[in-house]
Amino acid sequence: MEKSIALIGFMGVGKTTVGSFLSEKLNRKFIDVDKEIERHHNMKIRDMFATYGESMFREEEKKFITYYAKQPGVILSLGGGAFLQQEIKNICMEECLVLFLDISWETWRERLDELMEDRPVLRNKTEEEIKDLFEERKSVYAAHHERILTDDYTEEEVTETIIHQLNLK
Ligand SMILES: Nc1ncnc2c1ncn2[C@@H]1O[C@H](COP(=O)(O)OP(=O)(O)O)[C@@H](O)[C@H]1O
Ligand SMILES: O=C(O)C1=C[C@@H](OP(=O)(O)O)[C@@H](O)[C@H](O)C1
Ligand SMILES: [Mg+2]
Repeated sequence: MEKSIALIGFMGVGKTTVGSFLSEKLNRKFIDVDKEIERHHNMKIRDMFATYGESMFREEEKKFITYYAKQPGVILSLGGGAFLQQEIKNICMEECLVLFLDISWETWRERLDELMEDRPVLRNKTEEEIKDLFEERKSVYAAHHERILTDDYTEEEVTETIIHQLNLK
């Protein structure tokens, strides 16, 4: 069985959407780690952050990813902050094909308002602070096996590009 594919990249770049499309196209199981955590706790991530704090979410994130990264053949969409934890990064780089979905600030900026509601990390930040976070996170995503710049593509086109670039199917 092939290694699992782990999608990484900044919030809102399209990991969840593209992961789901990829799983359909490749007929592979899809796991969105954030959705699994939400289901397990029967709670939205933003409420988890508000009630228990970010560190509780990060622990859960580590537990879930440690388990799923070792499952073969899965399409795994990670949260944008997962690679902040060295342990997660190491496991994924070892066990999975890590695919970095990249985007320019200019393109990403257009999605900001829509993303705010469900992304506690973006809340209560000025645009300048969010831009700083966007820049800081680049070093976090430097660990990857393949990179796709998504700027000029729809979600479907990103999916097709991945299949083509990685010679999947
Ligand atoms: N290539 C794209 N072009 C335009 N919009 C996109 C693209 N990829 C994702 N989106 C939109 O951005 C939003 C966030 O996508 P999502 O898959 O949840 O990202 P992530 O899981 O990386 O946070 C969704 O509304 C999605 O439809
Ligand atoms: O970048 C982050 O720190 C986070 C990204 C989110 O996932 P998406 O990248 O799918 O939005 C989610 O895991 C949580 O809100 C924290
Ligand atoms: Mg997501």
